[in-house]
Amino acid sequence: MDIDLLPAATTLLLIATVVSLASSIYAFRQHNYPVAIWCGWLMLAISIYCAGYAGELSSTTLQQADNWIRLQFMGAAYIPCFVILMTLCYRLQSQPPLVIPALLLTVSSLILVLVMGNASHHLVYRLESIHKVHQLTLSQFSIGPGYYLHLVYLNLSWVLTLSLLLQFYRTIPAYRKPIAFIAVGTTAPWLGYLVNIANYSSLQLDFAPLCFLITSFCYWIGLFKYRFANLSPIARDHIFEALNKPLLVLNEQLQIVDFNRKASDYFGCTAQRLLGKDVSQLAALPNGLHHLRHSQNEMELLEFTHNQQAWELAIYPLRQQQQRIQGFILVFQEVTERVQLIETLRTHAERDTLTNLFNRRLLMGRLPALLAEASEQTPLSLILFDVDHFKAINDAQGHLAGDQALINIGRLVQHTLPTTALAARYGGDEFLIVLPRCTAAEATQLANMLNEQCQARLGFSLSLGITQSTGQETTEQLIQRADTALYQAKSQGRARALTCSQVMTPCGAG
Ligand SMILES: Nc1nc2c(ncn2[C@@H]2O[C@H](COP(=O)(O)OP(=O)(O)OP(=O)(O)O)[C@@H](O)[C@H]2O)c(=O)[nH]1
Repeated sequence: MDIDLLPAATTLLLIATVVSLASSIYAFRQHNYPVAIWCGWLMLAISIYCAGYAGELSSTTLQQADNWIRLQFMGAAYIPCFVILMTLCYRLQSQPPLVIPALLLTVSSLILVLVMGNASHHLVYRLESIHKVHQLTLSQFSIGPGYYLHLVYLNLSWVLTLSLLLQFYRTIPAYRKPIAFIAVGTTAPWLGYLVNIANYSSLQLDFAPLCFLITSFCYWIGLFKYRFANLSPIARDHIFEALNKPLLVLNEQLQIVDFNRKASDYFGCTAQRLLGKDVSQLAALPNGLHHLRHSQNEMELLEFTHNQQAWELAIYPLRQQQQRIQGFILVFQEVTERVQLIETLRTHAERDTLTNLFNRRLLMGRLPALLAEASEQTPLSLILFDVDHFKAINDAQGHLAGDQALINIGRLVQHTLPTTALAARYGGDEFLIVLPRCTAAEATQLANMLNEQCQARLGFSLSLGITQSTGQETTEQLIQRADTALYQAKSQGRARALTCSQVMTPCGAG
């Protein structure tokens, strides 16, 4: 009994054609996902191949069958090329170097050219006859070197694709499920092809086109359902735009190749003006950006001011797989508040809040280093002074008036002393002044001037103890000497400056 298999076979092949075509359109629509482009072309090639085979099975003449075979090759010639490119792109997570698609597309196009001119040279196949089996038209042909070239290319592409997938499968466990689907999708038509060449099918049907149904399904799951790679470019685009900081992407020549909305706001430029522009020609950037080209650092931070705001620029070099730098990402962050906060904290840590002179901790921290530089040739002197009868000011005029008196002393000290002097509130109504490159005699002059100004302007006197470093003593010993001189100045009736050498008790004892 002759069973009519034609409707079933053509229906299945047309389903495979439509499914592949739909998958191709779907893939092309995911154009921001590099793999999807190659997947789209592959599905289109499969769709053409399936349509061609459906046509061949329903042909009625030798010429018709030949035409449909040529259509099949229009798809089949490119299937190996697109399979490799899709897998490579999936493996690299970016487009492969241009030379690879160029080479593969050349081989595929060569096969297609051979097929198109086959009628004259028969280098690919020679169609001998057609015969009907269960109403299906099956072609009898002998094959030539062009056909073998296509077979070798096809088999090599499958081997290469599977080895790439296997390597990927081993290295990134998270990708295992999608890779398994892609591997099954790639192997299915190959198995169909093996069935053909082993002649297992009594029907002599080519099962490969039908197996492409499985391929479409598996690729769709592997590439799109798991969303391992196609979601991340979309997410990255969103983050890029949603980032509340200006961001630039530069190529190796430091030209702007991409930027977000915040960046065009920052530079006050339209997209046309920013794209392709050399970043070193832009204002509102820190100096020295042209050095980037030679930068090997992982990440660099630069601080600068723009429009009276403090900015921090983070520069990230872009490398593909640990190779040489191919570009940079520049992320700008406005840090005015942070800089002001740090400034405030530094002031609080270093300054006395009442007088705005340095505090004791700061001066005691700096003194050892200054002392280490002191010698007979580069003298260093110290003035330790105390307000006379300060308690009386507090008691008579109140604590606030006492505070104001301390503030006024602070101002007077700042105006009277040279800029090289370091003045600190030592505690209560006591002040310490360090005078680098200053002898005890010069310090005494300054101390007397300070005392006179204080009496004249503020209406109270000071007692001051002065000492000069020998370059041998410790900080504590030096302060102790100044304190002894101050104590003596108090004892001798206040309102005076005494140097260590003028006091009765030996000063060096401390
Ligand atoms: N208003 C005010 N008073 C302070 C401050 N710190 C310390 N004092 C007061 O300063 C006074 C220091 O007094 P003393 O140094 O003991 O004595 P004096 O009255 O200055 O007398 P002599 O130093 O002996 O001349 C104390 O009454 C403290 O309470 C401050 O920050 N503000």
